[in-house]
Amino acid sequence: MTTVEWQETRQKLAQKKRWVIKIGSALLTNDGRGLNRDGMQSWVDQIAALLALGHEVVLVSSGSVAEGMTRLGWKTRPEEVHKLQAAAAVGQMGLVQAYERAFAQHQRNTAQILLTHDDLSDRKRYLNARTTLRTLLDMGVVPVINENDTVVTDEIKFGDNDTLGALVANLVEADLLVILTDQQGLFTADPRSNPDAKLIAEGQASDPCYAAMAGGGGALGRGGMITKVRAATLAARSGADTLIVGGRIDNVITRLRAGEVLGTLLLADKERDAARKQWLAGHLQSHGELTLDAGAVKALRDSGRSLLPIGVIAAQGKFERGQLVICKDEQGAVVAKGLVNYSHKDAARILRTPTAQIEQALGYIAEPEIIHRDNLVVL
Ligand SMILES: Nc1ncnc2c1ncn2[C@@H]1O[C@H](COP(=O)(O)OP(=O)(O)O)[C@@H](O)[C@H]1O
Ligand SMILES: N[C@@H](CCC(=O)OP(=O)(O)O)C(=O)O
Repeated sequence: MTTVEWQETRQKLAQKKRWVIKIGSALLTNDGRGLNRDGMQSWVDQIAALLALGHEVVLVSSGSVAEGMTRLGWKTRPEEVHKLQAAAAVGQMGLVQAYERAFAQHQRNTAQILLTHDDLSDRKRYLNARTTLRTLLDMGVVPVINENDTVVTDEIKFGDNDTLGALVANLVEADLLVILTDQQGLFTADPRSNPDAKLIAEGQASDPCYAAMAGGGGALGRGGMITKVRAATLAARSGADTLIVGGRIDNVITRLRAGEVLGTLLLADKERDAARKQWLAGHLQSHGELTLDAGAVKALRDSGRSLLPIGVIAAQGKFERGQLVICKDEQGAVVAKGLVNYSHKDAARILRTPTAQIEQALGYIAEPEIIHRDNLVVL
């Protein structure tokens, strides 16, 4: 692409709606002297301005271990995993307090979400987390996500929230993953040890050359650049582009929104919808079948609507909430595939049921749709 084309790409990207912004330890913690509260307020002010423009933002923030170390009076990051976990538990309190205070200045509510990688590979938990996040975004609340360090050991040893940022971008089907860090972006080599290293402005996330340039991190955040480059390839699976950029650049988020060429842009190969279709259609095993009436088939095919229980006439197989089911028409032709919101037992009880009567039939309502259109691929 030419320089002008890259500039156009940046400008188009900046208009896209859903951003996941990951803020790393190296940036958040004033090199170990507690939380960088001024920095946090400035990023929050810029995020509030994004929200006012109609964007949706999910924040993935590190910093719990570093803040915990300060609160506990520890000078060096401990090696013992249980001490890291304890520091994270102490520091998470300070981290969310700081965000809550900063967003309150903009009359914005925040929500704390602690996740593990396992939560996101379990279909039911994945769907639960996704529904909660979508509900929060719809309400204009800013989710603040960190790793649930109390229950994991591998991730905290490595100190990597970049992967979590990418998994969250997959989860919410973000358009853009912005990784704010202590360097201006990805350089041809680690600039700490190679002063001649050059900043990479842009490339394709799938290009293997970038992993070869990226090294490990500093003393606080420890994933380094390699986890950021890998995060870009993970984010690309659901069609999200990734920007790795210096969080200390003045008004960095506002300037990215204006389309300014800052940091390193690693583009996804596929558009979001194509990536989602490929993922749903190819990678998941089906656990059952739903038979749809002609009206439901038409609503899915012609209007891209969600599948409501009223249009489902039969359910077969043993499936749980979050598993993949195949939707067929009354003649047995496959119409769609999707992640179902109700188990086979509950689905059987709400066949042909109007949405308003689901609660009466089941005693609860998970979602008004049996399959939400975002989790559905028409074939
Ligand atoms: N090719 C590279 N380009 C830029 N930074 C690199 C590169 N290789 C290694 N790094 C290192 O990665 C560090 C950022 O990673 P890390 O300390 O994990 O930050 P964070 O806490 O923001 O995730 C930088 O300070 C830098 O020294
Ligand atoms: N979850 C922990 C460790 C995560 C971490 O430091 O990640 P990163 O900023 O990617 O290097 C924390 O909040 O301190």
